[in-house]
Amino acid sequence: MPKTLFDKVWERHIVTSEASANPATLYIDLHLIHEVTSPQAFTVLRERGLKVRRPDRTLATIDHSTPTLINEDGSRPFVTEQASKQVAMLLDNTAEHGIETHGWDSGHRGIVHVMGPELGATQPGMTIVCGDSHTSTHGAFGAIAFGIGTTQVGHVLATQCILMRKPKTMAIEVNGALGEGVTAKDVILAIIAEIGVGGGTGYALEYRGDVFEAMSMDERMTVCNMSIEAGARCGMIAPDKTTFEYLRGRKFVPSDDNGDFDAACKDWASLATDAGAEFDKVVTLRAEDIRPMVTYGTHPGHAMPIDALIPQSADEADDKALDYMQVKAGTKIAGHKVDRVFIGSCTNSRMDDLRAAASVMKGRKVVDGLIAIVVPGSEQIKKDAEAEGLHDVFTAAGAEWREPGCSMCIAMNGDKAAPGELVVSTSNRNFAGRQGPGARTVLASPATAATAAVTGVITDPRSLKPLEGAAA
Ligand SMILES: CC(C)[C@H](C(=O)O)[C@@H](O)C(=O)O
Ligand code: SF4
Repeated sequence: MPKTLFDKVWERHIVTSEASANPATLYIDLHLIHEVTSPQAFTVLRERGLKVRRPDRTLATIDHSTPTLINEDGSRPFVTEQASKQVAMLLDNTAEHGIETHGWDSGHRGIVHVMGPELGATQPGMTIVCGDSHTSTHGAFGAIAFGIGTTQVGHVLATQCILMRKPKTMAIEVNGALGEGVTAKDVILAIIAEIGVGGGTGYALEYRGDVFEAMSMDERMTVCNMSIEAGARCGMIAPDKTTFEYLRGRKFVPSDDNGDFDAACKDWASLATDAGAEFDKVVTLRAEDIRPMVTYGTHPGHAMPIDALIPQSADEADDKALDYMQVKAGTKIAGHKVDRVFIGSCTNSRMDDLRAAASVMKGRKVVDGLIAIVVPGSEQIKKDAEAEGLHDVFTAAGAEWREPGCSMCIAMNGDKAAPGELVVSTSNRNFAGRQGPGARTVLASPATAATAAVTGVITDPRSLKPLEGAAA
């Protein structure tokens, strides 16, 4: 019987099958951990006298509470005692249990969902978990990857397994070619606007079609990252040549010298959904219909084309969202004054994203009074971006170039907006207060965010006039 990508990977990991009363026991290939959701899990382990079952399949970093500035004396300005303690605890716990950790001295420290792929720890056909909802990002490689809670983090540390019921499958097909100025972020925002924030609940998504096949790995990660914002715990893309070329030579990937890599690629290629395999649901969008997108409300489903009018509210919750955002139905969001721009997060802090933002900022200036910060996803990205001179483009424009981390995506490290301020942000959640109490978030692509920084208002990136003297 023809099978889907999800089914193939799922079946490879069943330890005990699902029975009516019991979920399946699933083996986990990779457990990523960070400082926010692991301390309690380690405490429980300690209390029960348990060991980490597979330290070699566990990989840690520090990202959420880490400052993005460094003091002159080299110390880190933690926002609170608690933030600094959380980080210290992660480092202590992983040292005690022999877990590879990308801390301050690692050239790979960064947002957990940036670090895993970068090291090649994320591979096709794997099951990957992390105490973090955006673990869906790793599905871009053809892995079943999903977020778990702190209690489950403890279970996986102790057993390397998880109890789970099999979700249904949903294909999201986007065929055709994207228009000029339309990016991966716009595609995923358009999908969420279409199916809604609950549209994927109970499903594993598979993104299929011309548009995803043409995307780079950075772009595919942007798409899969936001699967959770449509309610799906995981979203996947079939591994192909683009995936294999990205992985070749990375630290955890089978060696290219002895035939192991080619053998792995052969196996990975076999994971793609078979012709004729059936999904429980199929959603189709046309690439030509997708325009640069922005959010206007307080969840990612409140998204619309940047040149459209804010839709009428469907219910009281929508009314509240528009009130919070200080916008009106039937009016344009384009033209609203912007106070801050945040370019970063596990959605959009990779090289493709930084290049897109830099190409807008190059030769232009961030408008007076607007604060723009650019936060690379990892130390490696910071290094690569600096080697390309992107940091010079940002700083010459008047934007701040920071140390890697989650930063203003969640404002846990103190990077935040003031009450009432409007932030155009490349992150994935525009919940009320997410970027600081009272702060208003508009989600957008790196190109749209950078355009807001240089124009001072929400602006369609396609409308930016070429610089004088620049080649057409
Ligand atoms: C802190 C963490 C548990 C949380 C998540 O699960 O996603 C965070 O990363 C977020 O983006 O809201
Ligand atoms: S960058 Fe944002 S979304 Fe991603 S893990 Fe950090 S806080 Fe969560």
